[in-house]
Amino acid sequence: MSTARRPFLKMNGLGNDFVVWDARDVPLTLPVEQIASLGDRNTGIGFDQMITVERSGVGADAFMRIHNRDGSQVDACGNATRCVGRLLMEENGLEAATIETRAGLLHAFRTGAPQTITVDMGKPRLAWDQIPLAEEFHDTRAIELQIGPIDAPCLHTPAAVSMGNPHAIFWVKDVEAYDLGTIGPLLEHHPVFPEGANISLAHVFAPNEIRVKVWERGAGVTRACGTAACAVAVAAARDRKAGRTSTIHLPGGALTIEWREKDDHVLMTGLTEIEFEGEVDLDTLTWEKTQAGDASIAGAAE
Ligand SMILES: N[C@@H](CCC[C@H](N)C(=O)O)C(=O)O
Repeated sequence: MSTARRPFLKMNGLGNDFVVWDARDVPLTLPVEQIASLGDRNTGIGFDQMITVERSGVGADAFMRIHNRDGSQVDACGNATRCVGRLLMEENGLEAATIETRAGLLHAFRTGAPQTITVDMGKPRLAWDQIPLAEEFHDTRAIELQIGPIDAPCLHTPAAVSMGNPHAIFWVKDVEAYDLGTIGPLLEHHPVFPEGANISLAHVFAPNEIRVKVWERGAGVTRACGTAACAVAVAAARDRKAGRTSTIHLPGGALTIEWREKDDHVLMTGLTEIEFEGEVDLDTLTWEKTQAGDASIAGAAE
């Protein structure tokens, strides 16, 4: 086997998918172009985020580094935290794991089925202190002017919630009425978001049941986004559109989000999946599957 060959795991949380590298013993740093190339669904493995599991400097079970598909490094990824939490629990034989991220220390635990993982995402921030133009953010005209005419009702006055990364939430009548592929990039790069933003469209369709579609910063439309689900649930509870616990329905499935009253922490619970194991040749960026994942386990049990 070439020394350039590197094993990886392909995982997802509700279809929000990741390549996960174990870099605890052998470090791994890839240039932005290589990440983007591996992330490309036509020519590479295809993923929304690339996750590098490294040794923690603060005594956590591991440090989790997150890159979006476009190669940008970011601070938080809820679904990947649930996936890495599951891996660490399986490795340690414990029902809990602590994960260091650039957004802080996060605790993952299991309360039920082995593939269902909860992460304590900590406290949300209800305005982004990292956005200097926060006042302007509430100027509805700023958003309308930049996105120009679109074939849908106008979007304005987003809620701003940080879960360690920036989220803008637009409450709409029906999330299906919008073409996120068109308006997502315009909103992600709107001048009021100097660091870019993850863009969610949301509507409450039954008590504590919220439908959400997400355009992720650096990744585009994804089947689910954990931090977006948390941000939407917090915005809904704050504006009395829902209670402190709600179910967020994303194209890839549902997440239960509790914004816990006693400490304001946000708890996110949902499924994880190991899709397959594979190997990449880092010289050529060619790759192959080496082992099946959860689906084969489920199949064997049937
Ligand atoms: N999919 C993630 C969020 C990943 C990072 C995001 N695109 C950003 O740039 O902040 C999740 O599950 O939270």
